Amino acid sequence: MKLAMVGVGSMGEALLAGWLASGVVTPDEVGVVQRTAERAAQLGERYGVPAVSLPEAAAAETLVLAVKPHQMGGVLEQVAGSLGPDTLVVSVAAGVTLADLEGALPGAAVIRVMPNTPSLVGHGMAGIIAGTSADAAQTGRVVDLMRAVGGAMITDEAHLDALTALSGSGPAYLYYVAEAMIEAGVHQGLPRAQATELVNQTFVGAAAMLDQAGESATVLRERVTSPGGTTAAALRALDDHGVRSGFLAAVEACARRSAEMSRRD
Ligand SMILES: NC(=O)C1=CN([C@@H]2O[C@H](COP(=O)(O)OP(=O)(O)OC[C@H]3O[C@@H](n4cnc5c(N)ncnc54)[C@H](O)[C@@H]3O)[C@@H](O)[C@H]2O)C=CC1
Ligand SMILES: O=C(O)[C@@H]1CCC=N1
Repeated sequence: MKLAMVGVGSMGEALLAGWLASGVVTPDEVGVVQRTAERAAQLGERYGVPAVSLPEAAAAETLVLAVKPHQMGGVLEQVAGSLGPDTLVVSVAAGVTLADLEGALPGAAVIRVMPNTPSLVGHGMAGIIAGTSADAAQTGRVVDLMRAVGGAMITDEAHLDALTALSGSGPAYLYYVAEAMIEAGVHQGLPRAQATELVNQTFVGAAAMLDQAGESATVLRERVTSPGGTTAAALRALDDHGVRSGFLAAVEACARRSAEMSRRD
C-alpha cells in the first residue's frame, strides 16, 4: 500500500480528496482506517478507497496520522506494534511534537506536517518538518505530496506555532471575515444570497491578485484606496475598531495555544 491514513475527519478528508483529485495517488494505492464501519463505507463510496486495519496501514509506504491531538497517544501505541521497517510516518496533528512522535516510535522515520483545509481544492499550504531519522528522499516524498494539493514550505519546529497561527488556522480567520462582510451587506439591505455572492467572489478575486499580480498586499490595497474616497473611509473605520490589532492578538493567541498544546503531558 502506497499511502494509508488513520483518522479521516475534516483535515484527513481534505488531504485525501485533494491527493486523489491531483492523481498523486490512486484509490487502489490508498487505505483508510476509520473507527466506524459507517464512515468507512461513506469514504469507500465517495472516493473508492478501501478500509484497512491499523496493522495493515502501519505497513504502508507512507502512513498519515490525522486524528485529534488527544487521540494521537493511543494511535501511536497501536502503530508502534506493527510499524513496517520502511514505513514513513507523517503526523498532521497540532501540538504533537517530533519528540512525542519519535519517543513513541523509536527509530522510525517521522515527518510533521501542518497542512490546512484548502488542500481539498488544491490550494492548501503546508509546513513540513523532518524528524531525525527521515532522509532527504522521504522528505522529498512528503513535499511532493503536499505540493500536489497546494504550497509546501520546509521549516523547523521552532517556527511551527507561528506557521500554525498563519496558514494552519488562517482559513478560519478569512471565513470569519467573509461571514462578517456578508452580515454587513444584509444590514445594508442586500438579499443574503446576493451579499454572499458579492463577498465570496471578492475573496476569490483578491486571493487571485495576491497570487498572480506580483504585488504586495500593501500595494494592492493602495490601488483600491482613492484619496478621500470610499475605501479610505472604510479602512479608517477598521483602524478605529482595532481590527489590525485584533489580528495581531488572534495570531498571538493561536501560536500560544499551539505551544501550550505541545507542552501538555
Ligand atoms: N481541521 C484543520 O483545519 C486542521 C487540523 N489539523 C490537525 O488534524 C488533525 C485532525 O483534525 P480534524 O480533521 O479537524 O479532526 P476531526 O475530528 O474532524 O477528525 C479526526 C478523525 O479521526 C478519527 N479517529 C479518531 N481516533 C481514531 C482511531 N483510533 N482510528 C481511526 N480513526 C480515528 C475520528 O473518527 C475523526 O474522523 C488534528 O490533529 C489537528 O490538529 C492540522 C491542520 C489543520
Ligand atoms: O484548531 C486546531 O487546533 C487545528 C490545528 C490547525 C487548524 N486547526
